Amino acid sequence: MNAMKSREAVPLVSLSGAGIYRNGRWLVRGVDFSVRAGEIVTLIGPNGSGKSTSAKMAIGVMKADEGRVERKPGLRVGYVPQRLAVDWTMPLSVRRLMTLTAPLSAAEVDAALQAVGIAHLAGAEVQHLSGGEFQRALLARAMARKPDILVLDEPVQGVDFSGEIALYDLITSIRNSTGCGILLISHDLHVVMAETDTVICLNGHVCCRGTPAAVSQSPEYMRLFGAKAAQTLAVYSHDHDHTHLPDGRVQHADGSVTDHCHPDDGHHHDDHGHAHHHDHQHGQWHEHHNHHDERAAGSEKDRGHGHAG
Ligand SMILES: Nc1ncnc2c1ncn2[C@@H]1O[C@H](COP(=O)(O)OP(=O)(O)OP(=O)(O)O)[C@@H](O)[C@H]1O
Repeated sequence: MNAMKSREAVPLVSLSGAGIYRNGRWLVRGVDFSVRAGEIVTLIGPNGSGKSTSAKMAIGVMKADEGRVERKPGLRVGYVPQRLAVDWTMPLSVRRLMTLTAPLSAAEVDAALQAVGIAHLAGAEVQHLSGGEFQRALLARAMARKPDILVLDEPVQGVDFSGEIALYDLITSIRNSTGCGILLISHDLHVVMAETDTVICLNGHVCCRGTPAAVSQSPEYMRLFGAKAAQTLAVYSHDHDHTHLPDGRVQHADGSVTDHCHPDDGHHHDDHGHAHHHDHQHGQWHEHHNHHDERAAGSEKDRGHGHAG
């Protein structure tokens, strides 16, 4: 638990017994969780288990049909949806993307892009960005609102493994530097950021919750995903002696730049006791569950084309 969290007793958002009923069925029910300043809460669960729906309830994009959802008065929300309602056939620069929904000065745009490491791409076409660069642009857009809470719906979609590491590092440093609360939706059942304070495992209701280590050991988690999954829930954590650049390349301590990490680079993955070594150099150490594109029902506000998903 970090110091910020214990100081901040009042949650930024708090759901109790919250549920959403649509088209004759409950999409989620009995959802309880809260997010405090400086806290990272990660929602995991199978496709269609209600992760996005629960996050949207938390920030008021979808209104709960039962239960209570409370938000700190004046709460500022930065939201990166799973998909954007943008016409990708039209040319759109990164700078323009930043100001589509909020008026920002040129200086604010530059500062936000700088903060996520893509200042050099301000004039670039959004369609030409890599998956990682696009996610950074969306993060910059959300951060420019100076939110109390940042809600990130699958922030590593379309991003390769080293880009994923770099993005998790960036999310952690945003939390550390701003003290905002973070509600993260993970597309991957088996990997959560080690910095996550609380994992909420959903399956139409809250199936189990706790620290990443506790959830991986819980009978409910094992029942939902199988004992094998419990063995592979890797808590992503690493200290490293090199930097993952926004373009996915790796800068080493001696200043040299390579396309990938070296096998002996200083990553230390902690998967709390299940001692398997991940060959992340080839991106094979966990499966990705990244099939979100063809669902019949999407959100009420963020329908649109995915980007490079
Ligand atoms: N506005 C809506 N109206 C009706 N049904 C909806 C609506 N939004 C979502 N659903 C349905 O609610 C269920 C939960 O969807 P949700 O997007 O919250 O799941 P998820 O856990 O985020 O899934 P995924 O991992 O596939 O993104 C799904 O069956 C979905 O089809």
